Amino acid sequence: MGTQLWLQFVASLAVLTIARLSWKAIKNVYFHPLSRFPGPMPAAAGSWWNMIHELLAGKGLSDLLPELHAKYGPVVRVGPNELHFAEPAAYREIYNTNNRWSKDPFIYHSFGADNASFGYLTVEEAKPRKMILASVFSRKAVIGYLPCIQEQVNRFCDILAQNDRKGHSSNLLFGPRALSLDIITILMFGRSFGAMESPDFCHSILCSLNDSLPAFSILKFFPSVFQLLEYLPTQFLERFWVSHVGLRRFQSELMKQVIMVREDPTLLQNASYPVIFRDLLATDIPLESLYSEAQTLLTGGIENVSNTTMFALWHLWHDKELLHQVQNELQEIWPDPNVFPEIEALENLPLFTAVVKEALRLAPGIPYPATRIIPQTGAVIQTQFIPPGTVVGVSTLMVHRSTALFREPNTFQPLRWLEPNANELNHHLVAFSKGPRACQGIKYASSCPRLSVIFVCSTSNFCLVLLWWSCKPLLLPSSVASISS
Ligand code: HEM
Repeated sequence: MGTQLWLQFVASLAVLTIARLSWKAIKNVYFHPLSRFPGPMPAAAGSWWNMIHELLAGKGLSDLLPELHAKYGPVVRVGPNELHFAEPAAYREIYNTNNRWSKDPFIYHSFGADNASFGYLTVEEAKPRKMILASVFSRKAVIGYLPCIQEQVNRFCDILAQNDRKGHSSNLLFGPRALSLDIITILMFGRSFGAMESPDFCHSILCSLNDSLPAFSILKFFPSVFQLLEYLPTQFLERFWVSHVGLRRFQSELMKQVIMVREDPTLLQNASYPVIFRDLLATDIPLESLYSEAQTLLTGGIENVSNTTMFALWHLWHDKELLHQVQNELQEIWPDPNVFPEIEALENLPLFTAVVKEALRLAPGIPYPATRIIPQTGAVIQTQFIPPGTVVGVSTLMVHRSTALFREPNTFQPLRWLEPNANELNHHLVAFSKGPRACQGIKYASSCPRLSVIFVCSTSNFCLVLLWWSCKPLLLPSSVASISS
């Protein structure tokens, strides 16, 4: 074929592709069952609108939602086949025990943990795994984990105190992550990964996980890239895409650990605490699925738990009066540091509980809309009929920051949880989601940050600064803090 013929062929192909995409966009905007719902036209036309915002402008859908709802009202078409609802009442209509709606593969298959409790799309698929996890995260099991939590938090406080004595600052972003990693790995595998001993708390798993976060966004939109990258050598990727290398490193370190305990389960036998993987290995779960579950539990156990802990500590250290109030509350039930109070007493401290609830409200861990697919029968949400197959969701942040529910919703006001209408507010605290796919680790995830904050506040009184150039919270040593204040 001559050059001219080639050019003609390529040009025709381009014209055809553009015509096809334009026709698809027109069909999506004007002839789709969701055409009657308001929203930005480019969002209705194709999923690239979302992609451009997330990948190029660095704004995920949850960042855009307040603006979109202010402009288009309580229901917005945020994708060709996706609706987002703003009203807290819609949250209950979507996420409740009667609805057994499937998860949306676009989101849930982008974490690389498809064969795990979190990644299974249907309630039926998830059920057998949920039954195993229900026992390892039962109230009784969590009470068994408390001595481990206490021991690790004491170690964390010792390290903060040591840093303070040496005149070193402490990294409050990675510190709680390292603490959470050490606790969850002891509970999962019977041994600590020693993250708190790493310089500045930056253990390789935490750094890898941190580096890998942007890769998840790209893999969500281009899942086949992930398979292609499997064939490229790490040295090559290291030069071009650090984030993906982080993800690879994280996955390979975790896989090594899973293989180790799978090949030699006796490694789990001498652990001082109940070990989650003992229960998982007692069943015949294939390796790939065991790995996926490990990734789910580890990321839930690190990221979400440490976010809550960090957020609560950050606000307490920022507000000295509040800190004194919680310390007084603690003093009443724990007057003698050598006599440890009943764990129930620690868990029921009203002000501490309010501080953690407020941290969960403002920083709920999973801010994206947990999208579900409307079943074949269709459904009614907020009095509107939603056609079968539509992807629907409500971001937790829209509920938690609703001005109709929370006074000054963007400010940290733990005392709101102690006011007469607190029961009503509790109903709208949905950080762990609701319904059949709600958080499986909820009992552990409610206890661990609360106890961490209590133990840290019982032993330390540090000064906090925010590094303005990186927005990273840092604990200043008291010697420096007294000069700077
Ligand atoms: C403060 C800490 C935590 C928060 C705020 C949190 C929040 C959530 C939310 C909102 C979901 C539902 C997500 C969705 O539908 O897309 C979820 C699911 C889940 N969480 Fe958590 N989580 C926390 C800690 C944990 C911990 C520590 C574990 C276990 C170690 C855990 C295990 C799970 C599992 C297995 C699921 C999947 C449940 C299912 O799909 O059936 N979470 N979590």
